[in-house]
Amino acid sequence: MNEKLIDELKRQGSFESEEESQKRIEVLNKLQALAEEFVRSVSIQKNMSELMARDAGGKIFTFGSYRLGVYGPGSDIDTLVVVPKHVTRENFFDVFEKLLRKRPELEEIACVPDAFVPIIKIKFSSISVDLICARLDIPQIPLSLTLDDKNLLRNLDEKDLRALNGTRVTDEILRLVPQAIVFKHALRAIKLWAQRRAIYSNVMGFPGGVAWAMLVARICQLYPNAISATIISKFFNILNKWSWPQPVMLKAIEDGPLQVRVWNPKLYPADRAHRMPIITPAYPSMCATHNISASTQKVIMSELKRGASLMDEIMIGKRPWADLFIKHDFFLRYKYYLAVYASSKGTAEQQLKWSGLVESRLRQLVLKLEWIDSIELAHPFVKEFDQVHYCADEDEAKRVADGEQIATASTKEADLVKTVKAEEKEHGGKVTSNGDAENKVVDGTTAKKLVVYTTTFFIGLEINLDRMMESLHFSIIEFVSELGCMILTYALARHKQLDIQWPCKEFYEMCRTWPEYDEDINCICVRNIRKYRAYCPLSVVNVSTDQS
Ligand SMILES: Nc1ncnc2c1ncn2[C@@H]1O[C@H](COP(=O)(O)OP(=O)(O)OP(=O)(O)O)[C@@H](O)[C@H]1O
Ligand SMILES: [Mg+2]
Ligand SMILES: [Mg+2]
Repeated sequence: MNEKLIDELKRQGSFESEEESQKRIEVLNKLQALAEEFVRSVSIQKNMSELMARDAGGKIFTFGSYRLGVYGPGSDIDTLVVVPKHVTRENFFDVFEKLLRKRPELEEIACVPDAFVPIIKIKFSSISVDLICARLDIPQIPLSLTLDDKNLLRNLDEKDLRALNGTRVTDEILRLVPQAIVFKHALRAIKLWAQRRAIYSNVMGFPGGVAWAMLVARICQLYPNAISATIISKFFNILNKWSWPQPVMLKAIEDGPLQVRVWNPKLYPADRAHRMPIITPAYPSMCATHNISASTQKVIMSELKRGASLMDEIMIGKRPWADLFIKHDFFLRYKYYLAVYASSKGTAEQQLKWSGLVESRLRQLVLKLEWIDSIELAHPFVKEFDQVHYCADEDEAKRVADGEQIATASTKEADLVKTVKAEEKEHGGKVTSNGDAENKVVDGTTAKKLVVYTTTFFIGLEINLDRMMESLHFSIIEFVSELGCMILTYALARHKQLDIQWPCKEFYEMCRTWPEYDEDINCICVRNIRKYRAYCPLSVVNVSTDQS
């Protein structure tokens, strides 16, 4: 079974070649040398002797999929540069950046010093590397340094603490699993499964990479002698029956030297609200899954159930491993969808920021939709879809930004079909046209010069008609938002409509409180879309907006 699993993972392109892995090691060796050069040159600038400057050291650590040993051909290397106390974050974005720019291997570089975790993203010898920096309150960083001592966290600022957390958590997970190789293969399989089933995305309310890693690690702890195939089978069986919100932990939660919050449901009501808590093992312990909502929990649980029943058959040879990794059917599953359009009449960079902001608020819309009695499930899709529109004049640009052009009755379904097809074509990757804005024309001709960027997010809705019939307070409401966006109503029967104006209005307001929001540039709009009928052999229940 285990051999067949590895073969299937290979067939699915999970592993990269030995040659490519060797290239990653070479890149990391060069980055280690650059980190030392960086610390040395800052030390000399600060009047240290050549000897002291060399002894100041500097060391790189990795985290993310590379450190966990579950990286594939497209993975980046998440790298932490640890520096002594006399080297600052400003130096990282000045001195270290200049050192990088001097290297002939450098192909791309983007610095984001004001991010939540300040970061330099580079492409070096064709490999993507995310570089973050942490300054410790010690004068020297020797190559023998490890980050497991929590006293190293003393006197650090929040950004340094956050930067260190990734490596500390990953190191601790690896330390706590009985057999690293068993864990790594099992995690590769679970990651692939979660990606294919579209339940891998922290920002959308599903577990992210670290949370899935901790779940697999916990199963490895429970079955220290098992091989990967068995771990996967137990993973589904145990988690399918797990009595949430009992937390998944790899070790007891530790106290520590800082005045920071450690996850504690007895003390904090917010922690009590976590539905599927998965707790990070390194001090200060946090819940890696605080984004999970009632809806995403239901989706995750139904996928675990599917996995458990498939695994029962896979383990006795009745089915191949490939069946576990069959793609999700999100765009076929629901009768009703909401499409959330975030658009900018500006630059691609402005759109990236705006769509990122809208994406980060989307969970709030899901939570508010869940409040509505007749909405059984509001299922956010894990990926967004980007488009570039070329418009002839301001009027057309406004219509596109308001979603009118995209979501007129005739094109709404076409939009969903486009999405389904793009999804089918491009399994894992993001469907984006931002990269080649010059060549791609979505609406109109190249003569149309005004550019509007749109990013669309989808939420599948499961609606309980019985509950609707009972709820007398629902009335037919036509709601025109301040942005001129359209009516947010669902006709579910001749005289019944589902009013979602309250969640949408709150969501709009939440997005528009963004300090950089500019009403001449940014637009946000929610529209309803019905499933494309060609994909639905059974006829859709005979209730549509047109009939009402
Ligand atoms: N937006 C973010 N906010 C906070 N932490 C993040 C964010 N993005 C990434 N991280 C941290 O960086 C780690 C690595 O992220 P990354 O996106 O590179 O995924 P990965 O698990 O390494 O998978 P891949 O193989 O695709 O690189 C995450 O586990 C998380 O700790
Ligand atoms: Mg990564
Ligand atoms: Mg990364």
